[in-house]
Amino acid sequence: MSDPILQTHGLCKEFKGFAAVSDINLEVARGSIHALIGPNGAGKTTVFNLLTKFLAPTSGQVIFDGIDITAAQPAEVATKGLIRSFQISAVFPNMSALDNIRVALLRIHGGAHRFWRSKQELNAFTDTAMALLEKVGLADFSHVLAGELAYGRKRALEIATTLALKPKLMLLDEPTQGMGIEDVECVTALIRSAAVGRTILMVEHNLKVVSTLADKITVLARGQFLSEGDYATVSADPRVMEAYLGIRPVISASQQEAQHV
Ligand SMILES: Nc1ncnc2c1ncn2[C@@H]1O[C@H](COP(=O)(O)OP(=O)(O)OP(=O)(O)O)[C@@H](O)[C@H]1O
Repeated sequence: MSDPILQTHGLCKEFKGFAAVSDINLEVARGSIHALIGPNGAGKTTVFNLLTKFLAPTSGQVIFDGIDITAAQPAEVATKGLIRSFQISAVFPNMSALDNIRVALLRIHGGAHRFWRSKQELNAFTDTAMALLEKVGLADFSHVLAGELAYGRKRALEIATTLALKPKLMLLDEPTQGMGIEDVECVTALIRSAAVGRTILMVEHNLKVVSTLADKITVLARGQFLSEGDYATVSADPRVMEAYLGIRPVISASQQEAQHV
């Protein structure tokens, strides 16, 4: 029996009458890695913004962990465990990798407003922070300023900072964007290890990463649901090919006959 951690029912978002997202019924199984893909302008970012409450839906419902969060505030949603990975810019560049994590830990313990006051308060989180850095392969970089880390390592730090917030459902927004092959492989492995004991919903353009990681893929196009299933299923779906390539796949005469039966 499926155990969804996240469901959307008829989710719609209009901008001045333009439907960026229409009637999206998403179901993310607890403990899975679920990918949201689609060509540019498909509505993926809008869906993420609706889930994290940065946008209010025009209509529809969002249920997280059995609770209707449609009208919740962004901070409330994060407290419940639905957390979007920080954008690169949100990692404090002038703080060390270790301090970035310690500040994130302080934040979930309610001390964010006074982190500049007491080094002692931060020191209480050193062991946990080091364990998180270890988990993402950054133990040797703990004292390097975040701004000086190579791009792939910054993304790893971003994931560690998100893990510090103890997400039940972690939203990853194009985690391998702009990376070379080596970094892509590292971050793919990192996402797999971060997924142990939690659920991940990711928007990702790199289909190799999607095929490697995702248990289930939802394909959007022009703001609408297009296809869903595992990678083999969606990659064989002619509607997906058409949406990505802009061409109708050539189908055999026997398939054409079957379609007209
Ligand atoms: N604030 C906004 N005002 C008006 N239109 C918007 C707004 N945000 C998004 N859109 C439109 O909604 C549609 C979906 O955009 P969205 O950014 O969600 O797509 P996407 O799948 O994330 O695209 P990409 O892969 O290029 O990031 C696009 O046509 C976009 O121009």
